[in-house]
Amino acid sequence: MVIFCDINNLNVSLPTASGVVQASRDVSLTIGKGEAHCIAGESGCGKTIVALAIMRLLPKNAITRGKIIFNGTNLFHLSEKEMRDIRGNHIAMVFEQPQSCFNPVYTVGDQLSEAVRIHERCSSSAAREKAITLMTQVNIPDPRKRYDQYPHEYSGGMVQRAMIAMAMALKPALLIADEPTTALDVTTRSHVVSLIKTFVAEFNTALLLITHDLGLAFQLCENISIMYAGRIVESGQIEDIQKMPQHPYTQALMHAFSNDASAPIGGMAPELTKLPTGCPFHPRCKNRMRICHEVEPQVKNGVRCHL
Ligand SMILES: Nc1ncnc2c1ncn2[C@@H]1O[C@H](COP(=O)(O)OP(=O)(O)OP(=O)(O)O)[C@@H](O)[C@H]1O
Ligand code: NI
Repeated sequence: MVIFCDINNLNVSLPTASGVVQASRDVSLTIGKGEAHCIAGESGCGKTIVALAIMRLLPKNAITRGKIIFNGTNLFHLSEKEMRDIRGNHIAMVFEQPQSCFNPVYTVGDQLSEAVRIHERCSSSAAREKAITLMTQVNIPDPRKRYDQYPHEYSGGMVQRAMIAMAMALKPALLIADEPTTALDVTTRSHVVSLIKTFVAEFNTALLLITHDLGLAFQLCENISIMYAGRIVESGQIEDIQKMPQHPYTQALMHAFSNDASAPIGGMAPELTKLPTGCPFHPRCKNRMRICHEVEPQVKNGVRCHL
């Protein structure tokens, strides 16, 4: 496997009025060329923060440590101008809050055509047709009419699909998809899933999928990192982890998933400003031992657990 995105001991802290949020703690993961990797975990565990760190779009006051090596370059060392080139040509992101991705003063169609023209030499009318084809591919109804509309005239689900069309126009080496299907109804969801699948296969695009929907992860990814309270607690091939989850948190997630989310994990995830001592999962862990209260476990064979 050729590794081309290597996140190495990423730490992100966000100072807030109620204390420092330790949103990402020693997060390490590698993504190979054309590989699909999922980051999964409950709300607030730090998934989006990792994605924003890769894009260098973290809040201005964020304090980061660690490295993100993309194609041999540490992204943290690039200038803002170089980073814009990365974002325009190499890494595309489908955002959890899609409205922020489009400029409100231009029509969605014009923004898509612009993206097409950055990557292909073509006339504006040819770019328009390509943009309309992309809009059709992502199931935007009446694309010719929608082409001339502004982002605020789109529904949330439609903006989400337009953003996927935008990512497709960029033909990135890495696509980061942060909850790409949450705003979609069931039919559109399965359409978008197969679209992402075809797209990453066609262009050998690597995928970093961020989701709490394990079903989506199973459909799209080969590898997975399970996050809890800012840390990766288990990682490996998705097939292995699905068959035999090792970390009690992964086990609980899998259990909740296989019971159609009707069996939520007991207890609450900790505040990232007030992490418990020892293993951050210990207050919710059925198998906790004395050491779990006291010492934070190291990673052993891909699992961060004392058991
Ligand atoms: N701009 C910010 N300032 C301060 N804290 C923040 C900021 N953005 C996120 N956080 C905090 O960082 C932590 C991680 O947030 P993040 O958005 O990465 O979670 P997530 O795993 O993506 O959750 P979700 O599944 O709900 O999207 C949370 O505790 C969140 O409250
Ligand atoms: Ni998120």
